[in-house]
Amino acid sequence: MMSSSPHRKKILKEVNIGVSSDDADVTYLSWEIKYPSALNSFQQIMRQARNKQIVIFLDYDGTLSPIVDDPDRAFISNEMHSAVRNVAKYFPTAIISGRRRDKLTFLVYELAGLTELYHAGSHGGVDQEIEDEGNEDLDFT
Ligand SMILES: O=P(O)(O)OC[C@H]1O[C@H](O[C@H]2O[C@H](CO)[C@@H](O)[C@H](O)[C@H]2O)[C@H](O)[C@@H](O)[C@@H]1O
Repeated sequence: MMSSSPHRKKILKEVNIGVSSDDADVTYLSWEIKYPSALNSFQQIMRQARNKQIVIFLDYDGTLSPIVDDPDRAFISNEMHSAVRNVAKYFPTAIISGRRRDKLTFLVYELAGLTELYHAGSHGGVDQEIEDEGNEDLDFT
């Protein structure tokens, strides 16, 4: 996603090859200004949401699960599981992912048992796992 935050680790790696930590901080701060945290504007969001239906859209990798080496082992922690289940009690909640939908179905529905969530996957373009299934780019469940 274009709005993914610059990873601090990646920035710190760059520091070792000649980019100063000041530059890394500037990069991160610039990103934060462009994509401010919703948590810092919570009251404002609540005011604007009054009398409106709130729907929650969440990313999977790096959001609901940590980034790990093996994509098949990117699991939702118990703590995150409870948090998402709690959110889904109050708001329609969907996971929108770059993964293949069947993999997302397995991780979210079968493994985590979060059957109350909607989920959509765009076939895992990042992994080059796109298969010619004759489907549209985005499937919704
Ligand atoms: O839109 P997302 O739900 O964030 O999915 C984007 C891609 O995520 C997965 O790859 C990323 O996470 C892996 C597991 O932590 C990691 O090994 C990989 O380096 C990351 O790029 C997933 O495998 C892809 O299919 C998704 O497109």
